[in-house]
Amino acid sequence: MEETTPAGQQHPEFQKEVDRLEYTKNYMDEILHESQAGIKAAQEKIRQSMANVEYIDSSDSFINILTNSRFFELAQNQKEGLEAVKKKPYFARIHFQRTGEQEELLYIGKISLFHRETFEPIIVDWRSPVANVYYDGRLGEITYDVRGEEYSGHLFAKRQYKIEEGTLLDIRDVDLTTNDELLQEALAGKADVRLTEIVATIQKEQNEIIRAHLRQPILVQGAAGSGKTTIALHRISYFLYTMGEHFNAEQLMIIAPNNLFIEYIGEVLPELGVERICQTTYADYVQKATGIKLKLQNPNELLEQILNEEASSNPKFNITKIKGSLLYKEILDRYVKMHEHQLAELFEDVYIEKYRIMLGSHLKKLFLIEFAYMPIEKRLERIKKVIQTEVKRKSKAVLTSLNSRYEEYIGKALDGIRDADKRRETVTKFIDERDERIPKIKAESKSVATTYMKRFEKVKIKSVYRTFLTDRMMLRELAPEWTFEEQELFLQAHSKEKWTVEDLAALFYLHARIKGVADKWKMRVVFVDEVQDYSLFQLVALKIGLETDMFTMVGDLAQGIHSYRSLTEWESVLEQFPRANYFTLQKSYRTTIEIMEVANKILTKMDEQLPLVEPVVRHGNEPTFIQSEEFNPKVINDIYSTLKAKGHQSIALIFKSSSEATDYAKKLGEFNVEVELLTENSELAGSKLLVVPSHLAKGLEFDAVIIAAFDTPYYDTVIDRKLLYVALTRAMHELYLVGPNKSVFLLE
Ligand SMILES: Nc1ncnc2c1ncn2[C@@H]1O[C@H](COP(=O)(O)OP(=O)(O)OP(=O)(O)O)[C@@H](O)[C@H]1O
Repeated sequence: MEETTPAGQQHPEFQKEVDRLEYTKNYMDEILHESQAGIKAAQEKIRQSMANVEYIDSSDSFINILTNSRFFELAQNQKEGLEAVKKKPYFARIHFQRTGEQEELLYIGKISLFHRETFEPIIVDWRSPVANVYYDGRLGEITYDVRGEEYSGHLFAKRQYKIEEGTLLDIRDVDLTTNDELLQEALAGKADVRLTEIVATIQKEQNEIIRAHLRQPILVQGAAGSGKTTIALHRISYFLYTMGEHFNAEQLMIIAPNNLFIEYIGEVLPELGVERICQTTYADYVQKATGIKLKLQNPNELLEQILNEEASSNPKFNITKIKGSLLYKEILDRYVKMHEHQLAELFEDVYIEKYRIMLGSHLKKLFLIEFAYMPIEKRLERIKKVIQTEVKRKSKAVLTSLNSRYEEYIGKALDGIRDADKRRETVTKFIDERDERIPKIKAESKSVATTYMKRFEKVKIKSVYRTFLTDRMMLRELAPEWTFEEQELFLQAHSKEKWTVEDLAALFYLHARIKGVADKWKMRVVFVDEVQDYSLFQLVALKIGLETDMFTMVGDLAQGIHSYRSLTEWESVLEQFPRANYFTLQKSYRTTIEIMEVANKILTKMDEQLPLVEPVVRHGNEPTFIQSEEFNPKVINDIYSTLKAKGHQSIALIFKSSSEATDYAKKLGEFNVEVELLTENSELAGSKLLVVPSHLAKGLEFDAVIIAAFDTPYYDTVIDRKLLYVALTRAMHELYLVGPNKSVFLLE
């Protein structure tokens, strides 16, 4: 239900809202002109009086970090950011009455701002608890949660604003945010190659995911274009807002499939007030955290290799797949245990001179049992400390007893030996002996722990793993599940030193179990996008190494183009993250109904039997098929020109394989079409025709997409269906298919 203002007629409260906007902007200016000290004092004053408005937002960070501090921070440091806020201070308002309180009009924006004298909330942050009412609640009686405590109230109205460049253009009163005009406009108007923030139009089911239990893992199966990436980014922002007290941004990590993708999402985070979070790929993270440098085989090469082979010709003993399995982890566990037991045999009694300070068996027990929860080398460090402490304690006793023993000897000699020469000689001998032994013992007690620990040499994880990959005898013992032939295949595959992404989980896992992850890399919260492209072991290795299960994982099995080595179902992930909440998102916000219909046809061909994607009601042109026997740059250029003439800005030409993309990008260039071939290290800028291999298109979106297939048609195989589906679902508004016939797109 939506109350729109009839064309040409102004909303009755339009002027009032214009005044309100002026008031807000003026107040912002006023604050900006205040001195630094004034700002600090105002901030403090507001902080102290937060009790008055606690029910609006009492999250820790809200009080301590965001009591205007974001605004002040902007005021002090980022003129540009502040200008952006001033241009659009808020996007919605709720007319709300908390039970037992006065009615209030709360304006919702991207930051919070309170009046420093009256404490009136001028703008309420979209992440605050009360703002949840805007996203979640219909009009009427509602409840909301502040730090586990439930508040109830009445929501009288929701109003949305269209503000551009600081000027109010339109007002709308709405009931549901679904299908509202603002959303339609947001979806229709976007013409950038990058992701944007969507705080004004977050939908109820998306809001639930953004705000789902922050201390628990979540897993989202979401259709292409359902907002998974966007939601993950907003959840990060919400997380830091709500939990900023307990977590630093540096301890949060978002894992993306490649650098292109990181660039793609890169600008949204600052817009959402998120800075300094670690944005990385799995490969980069593992290499940094372990300090191991690897020359990795490009995973896409392997994908292309597989594409060129018949998919069914995959050997039964698929090493790629095995390396991502939990069995592989188990085999590595045995290997670590073997290493651990070899070390344990080295524990002997600790001596200073001839005094036994500690029993080897005791140290062994510490190593194998008491400290078993720690990584091996950390245990050894602890044991060294234990020895040092014990030596300190015992060496004192040793020295005291030795001293008194010599005193006694000397005393006895003095008293008991009659012959003066002999007496002198004996006493001198004792004194010399004592003066020699005592400093020696002192010196030894200082170095004994270090000397003792030298037997435990520090290992290099890369070589430890390499040994595992190549040692025949050891493999026989460690992997009894594999047949003799399989073991041989495994060894053969590793005869040459070659590293692939599949080895990353193992390296990280061994590093975590043997050395432990250094604090700097010990991320406490992890966000994984395109999670279907990871193996179970990759996720579990991270979980164990980081000692946290606070993972937000979003993905889509229908887009699992790396399924030859990664996840093909979610059950196993949920088993490994038993505390996880599972969500699904079925609606696509990206694609028009007409394009989605085509994509859904491919979806139904998949084995996963995923439900059809429901596009948000938004119509566009029917996808156009253009018949062309072979590649003709003119045909492509004509389509490109038509699309440009329609005002589309980001236009992609997608080919199945990299080699096709490379060849035809060159040919288009020769034909004077302004093209850019996207690679992992491309920068997403400019307005050229982007030529994209299908696997790299994943996660990205474009106004219009041309899918062309000549030499490498899409076959009805697991991988091809997924690659085609990915390509189809990249288009926001228009889609062209160019090829000799429709069957190369599996459409006949
Ligand atoms: N509530 C919303 N309001 C406005 N735009 C939205 C909303 N939700 C999603 N979008 C837009 O829909 C598009 C798809 O979002 P996003 O890329 O996050 O989806 P995705 O699920 O990660 O897609 P894929 O799996 O295909 O990569 C983006 O342009 C995003 O801005």
